[in-house]
Amino acid sequence: MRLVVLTGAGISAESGVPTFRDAGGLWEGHRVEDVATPEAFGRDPDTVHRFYDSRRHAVAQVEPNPAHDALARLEGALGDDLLVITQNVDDLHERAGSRRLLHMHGDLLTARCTACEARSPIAADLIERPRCPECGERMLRPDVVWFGELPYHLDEIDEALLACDAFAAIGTSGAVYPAAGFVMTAAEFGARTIELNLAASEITPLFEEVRHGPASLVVPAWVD
Ligand SMILES: CC(C)NC(=O)[C@H](Cc1c[nH]c2ccccc12)NC(=O)[C@H](CCCC/N=C(/NCCC(=O)O)S[C@H]1O[C@H](COP(=O)(O)OP(=O)(O)OC[C@H]2O[C@@H](n3cnc4c(N)ncnc43)[C@H](O)[C@@H]2O)[C@@H](O)[C@H]1O)NC(=O)OCc1ccccc1
Repeated sequence: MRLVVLTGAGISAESGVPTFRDAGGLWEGHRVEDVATPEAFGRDPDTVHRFYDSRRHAVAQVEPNPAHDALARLEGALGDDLLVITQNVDDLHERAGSRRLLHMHGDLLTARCTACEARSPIAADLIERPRCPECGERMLRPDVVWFGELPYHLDEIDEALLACDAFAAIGTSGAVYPAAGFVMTAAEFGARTIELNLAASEITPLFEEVRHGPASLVVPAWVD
């Protein structure tokens, strides 16, 4: 049984990582869209660097929760028949042991050089303008996908959605595209669909089965 699982901020909420909704989408008087866009970075890179530097420090202080652990266990059972696609930029899936994992919106712990495009692990806060280890320029940005930018791995994702027998969404509001549209693609190609979320989301009506509750309870119950 080939299974695709899409995760969002809700799966990391019980680890202590705030969701976009928890913060009401506001961050220090900024709308998330105002700090997570290339335009915002062009206009005021310091504010954008502080936003991601502080989130990186916060993620380093927390641990994966039973929902992350359950998906890592599921990978043990399904192997290559499981693919986890996460919208999250934290590394909690990896720290729980997931390897069949795609970060479609990038990753908080990696920098991308806007001069030579090289990627490198982040060693110092980007607000300090560390040099790119490849070209030496001080032009690093967080390797995350901002609004208006093309998400990563879309070809691999499309292939998996067309071929899967089941599709599950965990802890996502379905507010951001193209991720919010994946359930429709999977269903169109015959996959069974299930939503595991604390409460109803913008895409709940698109799922055949719905289980509402905290991820740390509903995901292990669904997996085991
Ligand atoms: C606001 C929205 C309307 N805008 C978009 O969708 C835009 C524009 C757009 C494109 N197509 C459209 C079609 C229609 C309308 C708009 C668009 N999309 C883009 O710009 C995308 C790029 C978007 C990516 C932006 N970067 C992020 N993140 C990285 C950075 C960062 O993290 O700072 S998005 C970011 O916000 C989203 C937040 O959503 P969730 O993760 O779901 O979190 P949220 O807080 O909203 O909800 C949490 C849920 O969990 C639940 N929950 C809470 N606690 C728990 C709990 N304990 N247990 C279980 N569940 C829980 C809650 O009930 C809730 O339902 C995630 O995707 C997250 O990654 N790029 C693009 O379209 O490029 C061109 C293109 C064209 C063709 C084909 C491809 C591409």
